[in-house]
Amino acid sequence: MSLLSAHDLAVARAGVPVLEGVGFALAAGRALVLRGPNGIGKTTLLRTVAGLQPPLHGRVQAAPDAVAYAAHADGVKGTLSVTENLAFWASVFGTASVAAAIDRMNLRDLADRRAANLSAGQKRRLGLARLLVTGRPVWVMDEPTVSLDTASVQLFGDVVRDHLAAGGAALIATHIDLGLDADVLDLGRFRARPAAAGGIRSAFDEAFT
Ligand SMILES: Nc1ncnc2c1ncn2[C@@H]1O[C@H](COP(=O)(O)OP(=O)(O)OP(=O)(O)O)[C@@H](O)[C@H]1O
Repeated sequence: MSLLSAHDLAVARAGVPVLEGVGFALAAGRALVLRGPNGIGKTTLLRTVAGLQPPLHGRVQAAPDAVAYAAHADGVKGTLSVTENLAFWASVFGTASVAAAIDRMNLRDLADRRAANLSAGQKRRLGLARLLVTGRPVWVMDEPTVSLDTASVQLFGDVVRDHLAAGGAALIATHIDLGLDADVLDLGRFRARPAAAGGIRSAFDEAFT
């Protein structure tokens, strides 16, 4: 049984259709990598899957509260320490795995540092540690390795691999090889036809894009 699936999905950015007819099913233990050139619609698809914007057409299926989304932005609060940031997210998600997440993402030496004073790569590690504290099975990630050095990419690949081994799943837009045994979805096949472009901006799009 799949943890996440998309059926005949069409998505738009700022009212303009970018992808249509997208379908996939992601089973427990599996990773799916989204591929395609800049601007094809990877972020738009991930935002739709994460519930941040409605599809133009089709549907996304996942259990309630199954999906954790790691966007381009790290989603960290600069005035809070590393530990406080994760404690905040743990309280939001009703989990208590902050210390484990700090250890796993190699943040122990930085635990008391204000997030504003982290380097870009350290901030990214903190942003990704948030996935661990969500306790959610489906990780949806948009270019998660941006700013990470080679060792951190490897570390994060290991974290995702462990997540999959524990029965989780991952949907990842990435140009980097994380060393996972992943399926690949080439979004070039789903480019919206020009005739469908220039669509009407929905009220939701007006408000949230
Ligand atoms: N806020 C916005 N307003 C209008 N158009 C946008 C906006 N954000 C993105 N777009 C357009 O929507 C299309 C899809 O963008 P999206 O960010 O989903 O692509 P992507 O595949 O994730 O790109 P990249 O690999 O560069 O991150 C692009 O043509 C882009 O120019």
